[in-house]
Parts: sequence; C-alpha cells; structure tokens
Amino acid sequence: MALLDSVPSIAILAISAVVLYFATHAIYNLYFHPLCQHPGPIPNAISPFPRLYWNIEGREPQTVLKLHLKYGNIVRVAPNELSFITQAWKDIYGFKRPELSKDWTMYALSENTKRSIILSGADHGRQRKMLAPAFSERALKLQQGMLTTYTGMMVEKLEERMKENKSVDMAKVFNCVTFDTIADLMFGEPLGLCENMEYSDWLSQLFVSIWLAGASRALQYFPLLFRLATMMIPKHIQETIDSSYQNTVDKVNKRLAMKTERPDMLGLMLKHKEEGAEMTMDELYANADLLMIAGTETTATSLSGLTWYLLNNKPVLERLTKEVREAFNSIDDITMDSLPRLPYLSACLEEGMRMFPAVAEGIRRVTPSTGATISGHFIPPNASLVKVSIPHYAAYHHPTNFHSPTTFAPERWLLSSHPLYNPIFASDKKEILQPFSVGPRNCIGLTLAYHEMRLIMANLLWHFDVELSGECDEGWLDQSSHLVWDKKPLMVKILARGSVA
Ligand code: HEM
Repeated sequence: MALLDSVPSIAILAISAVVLYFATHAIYNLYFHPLCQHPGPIPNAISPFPRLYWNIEGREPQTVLKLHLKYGNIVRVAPNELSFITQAWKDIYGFKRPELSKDWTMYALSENTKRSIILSGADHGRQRKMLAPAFSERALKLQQGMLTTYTGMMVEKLEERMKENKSVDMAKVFNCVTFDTIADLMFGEPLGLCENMEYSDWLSQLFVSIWLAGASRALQYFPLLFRLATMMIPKHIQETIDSSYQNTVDKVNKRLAMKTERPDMLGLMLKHKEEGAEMTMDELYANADLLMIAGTETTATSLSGLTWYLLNNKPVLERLTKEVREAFNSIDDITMDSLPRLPYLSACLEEGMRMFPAVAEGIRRVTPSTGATISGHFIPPNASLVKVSIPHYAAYHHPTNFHSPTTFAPERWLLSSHPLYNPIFASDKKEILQPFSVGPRNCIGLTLAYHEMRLIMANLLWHFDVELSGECDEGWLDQSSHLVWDKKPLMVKILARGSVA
C-alpha cells in the first residue's frame, strides 16, 4: 500500500527531473554554448528538432533563405550548427590540415554507400586518384561520339513528339539522356531509356532509393532510432533497394567480362589499377552505384531548372537560341570544343545553376577538435562537433551576394566587353556561386557535367523552337528537396525551328 501511495510522487519526481534536464539544456544552449552569440531563431538554438523537421518536410533550402534574410549572413540553425552565406568556401571545404570532416548524418549510411568515394575517410585520396583519370578533359573528348549518340536520340524522339503534336516532359527527357550517357560511360551499354524516353523498372527503383535516403536523413541524428527504423523497413522496400544495388553489381561484372580496350570509366579505372592504384571489388561496385546517382540526376536537374527559366523569360530564350544558331553552319560543328566558346550559353548555365542549384542544401562539415576559423569567426576547440555549411540556394538568392537575386539574368555572368553586359550586376559576388563545391572533395564530374549540359541544350535549341505547355504546373518551381529536388513534370511544346516569331 505504502509503495502504491508513493507512485504519484515518484512520477512527479521523474517528470520534474526530465523537465529540469531539458530546461538546463535549453538554458545552456541559449546563454552558455560556444555558439550562443550567433543569431537565429530561439527554438533552433535550443533543439535540433526544427532543423530535422525541415529535412523531413523537404523545405530546407527555402527556410534557410528566409532565416538568412531575417538574421543576416551567419545563422545558428541548430544548437551545434552555423549556416554561412559569406565567402567561406575555402574555410569550410578547402584544402586544409586538418580538413573539416564530412557530417555523416547528411548521407545515406548504407554499408554500400560507405565504401564509395563520397563517404570515404582517410583513404579518400586513394579512391579519388583512381577515379580522376576517367573525368579528365582528354578522357572525355575520347567519349564525344558516345555523348552525341544520346543527344542525337533525344532530337529524334523530340521530332516524333513534335509531329504527334504532343507535349513532352523535358525533366524526364533530361534524365533519360543523362542516365543512358553515364550507364554507357560506366558499364559499356546504355539503359535503353532514350529509345522510348521512358524510365525502366531499375530507374524507378533507384528513384525510390534516392528519395528514401533523402527523407530518412533526419533519423540519423538518433543512431538508436535509425537502427530501429532500418530494421523496420518494409520487406518490399528493402527488396527494391537491394535489387537496385544488385543490378549495378551485375552491370559492373558484365562490363568487366568484356574483352575491350574501350576508354570508358571502368576501363580507365582498371588501367590505373594496373599502374598501382588499388580499389577493391566492393569499392568498385559502390562507386559505380554512386556515379549512377551523382552524375545523372544533378545534371538533369540543372538542365530542367535552366529550361524552366528560359521558357519563362522569352528575351533570354531568343538571345540564346540566336547565339546557338548563328554560331554554327551545321549540326556537325556543335562539339565539345566549339560550345565553350559561346559566352551567352555559358552565362545561361551559370545563371540556371544559381537560380535552381541541383544541390540546394548546404553540405555540412564538422569543425575539428582544434577549432576552426570560418569567415573570420573562431569556432573554439572542443565546441562539441560544430557543423558548418554554405547553403547553395540561400547563398545564391540573398541580396548581400547578388543584385536582384530573384531575377533570372544571365547577363550578370558576361564579361564587360560583351555587348549585353549590364553594369548593374558589377557588384555581384560571383565567386559565391560554387554549385560543384570546392576543395579536395569537390565534384569530380564537373567537366563532364558542363559538356553534357552544353551539348544537350545546344542540340535542343538548334533543332527546335520550344514553348511552355499549358499542361505544365505554373508553380513548377515550388518543389520540396530531399537531398535532390522532388522534381515535377516539366511539360514543354516542341515546335519546328522558326515557328515561334
Ligand atoms: C550539374 C551537375 C552536378 C552538380 C551540381 C554536382 C554537384 C556536386 C557537389 C556539390 C558535390 C560535393 C558533395 C559533397 O561535398 O558531399 C559533388 C561531388 C561528387 N560528384 Fe557531382 N555534381 C554534378 C555532376 C556530376 C557528374 C556528371 C558526376 C560523374 C559522372 C558527378 C560525380 C560526383 C562524385 C563522384 C562526387 C564525390 C567526389 C568526392 O567525394 O571526391 N557529379 N557533386
């Protein structure tokens, strides 16, 4: 009886202890934490939950922009995390000793992904050395014929749709072209997507894996919960993830069994192996799987964003079309060598990536236990795992960095000698735009991405006039982001060249 009588008091005591713990924690975070002098919303300073909610909701890019507009260039977005929209690229991502390490909670922590270059720790340099030759300008030029095969297939399919008077989902078309290109570069054969401009089962599975990886990141803040959740993944979803990876493994094995001197990615990686660089078979599979995601969705997303802005900015579309059509006498002149000489095309690519960066969130890094200075602000030693990042979308849309930041204006990237140069953009902080990141872990596929984007866009505008279709969602830009944008269909009317006045 006496024991039962004391139950309410034990419950009150337990609740009080929990409340006291959280209250003390909140007070510490607000007034005594090493980051307490940095501005930001109070709920974010107290707890990581608001930040995790953005992750799940998929509104991180837009929310972080709003916070920077309200609180300034450096914002405390979580108790242990600062977001910078200053020129802090080198401080956070650059070559330094010790390097700021990756924040693992940003990535999908499957055992397979952990073996790939993107998550490798001390042996990152070894993996990078082995992959790099496949991405050199020289190696890519050898693949020009293969790249143009898929732009040629794109043109053929668009012609068919034009004759049928049907609108085309260009987001899907860009995905089909980039996936077939990377698959051919990697496995020695395409996925067959460009034949019908439709996704295969494997690709649909891959998209499920990407979405799951993005949406489940918040759980990684709580390792026990994450482990529990991974144990509870429904069987059919786990099978989808496993079968997507197994498909990559099968394709790598098939390519390795080919007796060919083909200078594709696996060929070059293996050649390097003979020269002493090492990569285990498991690492090879993991990197092939990574490249199929990192090298496709990103390029297709950048092209989709640029296409949306072009279709909604007729004068820019006209100028770009004119530049492409006047620069060349025939389609054969449109090459990897000739395209970089088109300044307006280059300016449009930069502006497209500024307005709609494929990687929109900040990629977090963790400061070392020795402390770090970021944009002149010292993060003290042992300030328990402070995370820092530059959020691409927020940094590119903030008036502190770009004049009229929400205006799509490729002119801002032109040299002052260009007839379309506009001095109102002279104060733009152009070096803030780093869609491929910087430093030792920047994008290895940067050169390939530029070549692909130039070839695809130039072929589209050389062959066709394009208009936004009435079937396209007017709020296309209003998208959520789970590591990559959850893109909506981008419906476009394909018209015969010269039909739009
Ligand atoms: C417009 C297109 C692209 C954009 C915007 C982009 C962006 C990025 C960014 C921001 C990173 C840094 C990620 C991090 O710090 O965790 C990265 C890394 C990487 N990207 Fe890309 N990327 C693009 C295209 C490609 C292509 C075409 C490939 C290859 C086929 C590729 C392969 C990779 C790889 C392997 C890494 C990891 C590099 C390392 O950790 O050393 N990307 N990319």
